[in-house]
Amino acid sequence: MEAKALPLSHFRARAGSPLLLSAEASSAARKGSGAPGRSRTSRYDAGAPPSRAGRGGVWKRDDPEDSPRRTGMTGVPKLNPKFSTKRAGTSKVPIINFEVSHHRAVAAVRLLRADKGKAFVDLLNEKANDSGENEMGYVERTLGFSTRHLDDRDIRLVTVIVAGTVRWKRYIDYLIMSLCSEEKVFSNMEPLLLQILRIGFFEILKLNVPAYAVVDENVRLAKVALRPGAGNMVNAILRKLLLLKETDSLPLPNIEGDDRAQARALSIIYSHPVWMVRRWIRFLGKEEALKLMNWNNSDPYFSLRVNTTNGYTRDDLVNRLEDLQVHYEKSIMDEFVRIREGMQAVLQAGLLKEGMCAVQDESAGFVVSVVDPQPGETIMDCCAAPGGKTLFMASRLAGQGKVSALDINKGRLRILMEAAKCHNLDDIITDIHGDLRLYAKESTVKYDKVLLDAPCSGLGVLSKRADLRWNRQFEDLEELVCLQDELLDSASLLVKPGGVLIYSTCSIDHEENENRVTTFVQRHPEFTPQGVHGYVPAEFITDDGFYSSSPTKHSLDGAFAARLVRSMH
Ligand SMILES: C[S@@+](CC[C@H](N)C(=O)[O-])C[C@H]1O[C@@H](n2cnc3c(N)ncnc32)[C@H](O)[C@@H]1O
Repeated sequence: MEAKALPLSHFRARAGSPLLLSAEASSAARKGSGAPGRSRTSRYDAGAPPSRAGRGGVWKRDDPEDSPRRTGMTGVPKLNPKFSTKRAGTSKVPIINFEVSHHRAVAAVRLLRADKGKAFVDLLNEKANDSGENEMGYVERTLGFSTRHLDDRDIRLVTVIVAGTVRWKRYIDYLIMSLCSEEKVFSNMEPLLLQILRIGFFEILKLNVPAYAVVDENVRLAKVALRPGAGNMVNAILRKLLLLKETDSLPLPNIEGDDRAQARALSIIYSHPVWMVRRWIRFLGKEEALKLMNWNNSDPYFSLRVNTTNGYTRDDLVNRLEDLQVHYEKSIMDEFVRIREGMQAVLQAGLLKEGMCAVQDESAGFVVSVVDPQPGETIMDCCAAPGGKTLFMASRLAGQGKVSALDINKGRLRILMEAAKCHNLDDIITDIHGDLRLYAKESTVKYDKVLLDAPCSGLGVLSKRADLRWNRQFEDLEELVCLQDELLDSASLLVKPGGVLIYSTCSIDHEENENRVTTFVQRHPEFTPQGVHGYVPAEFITDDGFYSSSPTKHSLDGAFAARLVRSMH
């Protein structure tokens, strides 16, 4: 099918469009553990009392069980010397607590970090990306003890609990607040205690973990990591929750009142920021907005793209997945397979490190289809890092042509070049570190194709980026739109006469997508939008001829791309 140019009338400014614009229980029931409210011995090492995140580190003995003892916690260097952080003489000795639920302890610390905006909660595997030691060091510094070495199952549970708890944070906090005797008990709650409660709530409400295990383990964690009184509080609140759940009388806000009040209620029930709920109801309609929030709250699929440059085929990848007993679905895109579970196994087996495949959503793959790299072409990838699209574009050049990968972030650019090496594409890709706005002014080189995969709100990828919904403010959109305009203007300087500028985002918001293209062609009449017909399947083409993937319509991440052809003169 031939790509067709769209008339300018397709790009009317939307005046008035206001931007302003099951898991298992981690540990089997401990025999004879007694009522969860009565903790077993609180165990910690006398030399390293547990730190109490958020309590200023005051160690209070407010319970006979507080007396330090060594039972249950040992220095066992041979178990996992990697995590030894306490120095005894010249050798490091780990302070490992065998009593608490390991994955819950790590999850609680990761949630604390996520709350401070310090860590992505969707890190797939701390071991696979070699940051496990750092994380365990952080766990020990925060809790005052280390957990035993986490096995793959533990890591999977950490991932599930952290991602789920972050997603459902607003709903869970609403319930916790409702179950506290007074509002100030909730607002003054120490951060670690709040994370432990959130974990317990998530497990009870969303996972099929036996109730006794949830209560027992979270109470113990609070007692050991904080103090016995904290454990008692966790016990009381979790038991209230269980009772309400059993009697089907969980508190829920009423969806009533004006638009704002209804959006506020929905924002609790679906656990999203109010501004997102309002915006989506306004622009997508209520039904679609609710579907989108359900999608964002579900466990995401991950897609793997086979690296054909290294000589692999999708069948090779499929065979490896079958060996690993990872369930997969073949994707509508030839090079891709989709998996819901088993990413851990894929990472552990080294499929990414050996360059067999890359993690990439098809929605991003279709952006590369819109670029349509042809052997012999020169391509500038303006915001390239960490390089998902760079690599795919380079592989499509079949050894002939060049991709320049520019990014302002040096660290991410380094990751891109490491991946390029691994995929045998480093002789095709050249990295350029810099700010596109400065680089484009200076550069005399022009390219056949220029991809601007712009920094954006990421509103299309909220199911994978569980933390993103809480880190984005409405005001960010306004700033992003200005940046997107500036970057588009700069990218346009790098396009040859007759060449193509491709603008893409992983957002589903028209302000970041259609409206940026509309205003761009008004500022740059030398560019004409060209429909993406023939580049992507018809179901992904909007009435205006843009590429758009929708989580609710296509069960993929949300993404957008437009082709803009530069005139010959
Ligand atoms: C959406 S991400 C790109 C993702 C990438 N295309 C991929 O597929 O993996 C946007 C990138 O833009 C980069 N960026 C932001 N401002 C920039 C600027 N002024 N100049 C160059 N790169 C910039 C960020 O560092 C970030 O890596």
